[in-house]
Amino acid sequence: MSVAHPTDEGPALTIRGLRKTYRTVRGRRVAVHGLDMDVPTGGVHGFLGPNGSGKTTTIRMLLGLVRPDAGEMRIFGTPVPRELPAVVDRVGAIVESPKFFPGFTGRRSLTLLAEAIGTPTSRVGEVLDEVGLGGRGEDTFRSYSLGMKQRLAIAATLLKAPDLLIFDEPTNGLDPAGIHEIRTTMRRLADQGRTVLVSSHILSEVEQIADTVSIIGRGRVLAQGSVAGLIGAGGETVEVGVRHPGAAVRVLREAGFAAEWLARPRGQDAAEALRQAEDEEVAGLLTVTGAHPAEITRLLAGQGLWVERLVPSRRGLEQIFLELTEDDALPARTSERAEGAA
Ligand SMILES: Nc1ncnc2c1ncn2[C@@H]1O[C@H](COP(=O)(O)OP(=O)(O)OP(=O)(O)O)[C@@H](O)[C@H]1O
Repeated sequence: MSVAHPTDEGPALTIRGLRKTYRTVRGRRVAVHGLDMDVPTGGVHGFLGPNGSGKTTTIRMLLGLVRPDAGEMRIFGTPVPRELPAVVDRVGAIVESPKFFPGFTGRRSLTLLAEAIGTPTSRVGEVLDEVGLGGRGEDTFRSYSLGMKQRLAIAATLLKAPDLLIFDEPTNGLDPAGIHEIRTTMRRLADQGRTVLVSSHILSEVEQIADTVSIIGRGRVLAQGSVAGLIGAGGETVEVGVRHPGAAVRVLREAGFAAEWLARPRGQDAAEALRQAEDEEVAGLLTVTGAHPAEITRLLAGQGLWVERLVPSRRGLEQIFLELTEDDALPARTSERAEGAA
């Protein structure tokens, strides 16, 4: 069983000014464009960005598989790739689909691997248990579901008892059950004291298990911080159904809240519609930002305006991500544009 490391040893990962330009037949393509990133020790850190935003290139540079053009990277304070051998045993990574012999059992595959890397084979049973494959170790790899195959790959990375796990899009190609298995496994590994860095373009997936995230676009970090902090920053939005939308909007705005009437008559100016609707009784739907549902009910009821419907809706990571990466719909072209702007 791997030992949980204390969380007071500084960040697991620091990256400063990281750059990588690929040369292609069509010219130069900036993949990573002066990236700064910090990953705290302990917990799950989501590394999020649209396809082509530079996540895989960054991970490959961290692991010494691609040479950066410029920048500094440290894993647990050790500069990499220069001193990667000093820290490599503390890092486990999956950057491609797992490859095992189809006819070998999970246990046999891991035993061979443990012997090859000089790890006691007694670890094999432990790591199978850690990824929830304890009962399936004697089954062949070919009989595993995709989620189980991916969990066996995670088990392989755990043989060295690493403190930092790096997974590049680990749920790609999995069905909802497989995604759930990997998510649960990653959360459990982090709860045992490890740091898990997981890249993804599926926000809802990461939002549920990540403690902190870095959102990247065009090879740069656009937002970074705790999931709760990023989501909370926009304020809560509440949908409110009322009979007098004009009067309700006025009351809420006078109390200092951002209130909008969603369903005004087509083609009508917003202010004009509200003026007309002030005394009218029509069913209306408002969105109100920054007010607690109880406060909205109290304010409106105080003016004789009865709330018929009240639905709090959270601004999720997906919304934040879309707002931040709106310009990244065409990754290749934006990368080239980013280079031109450099
Ligand atoms: N070996 C390569 N040669 C040329 N260009 C590359 C190479 N690898 C990546 N790129 C380009 O660099 C940019 C960043 O790619 P990268 O794979 O790092 O992004 P990503 O965020 O991991 O995307 P995805 O989610 O699609 O894997 C893209 O424009 C991509 O086409």
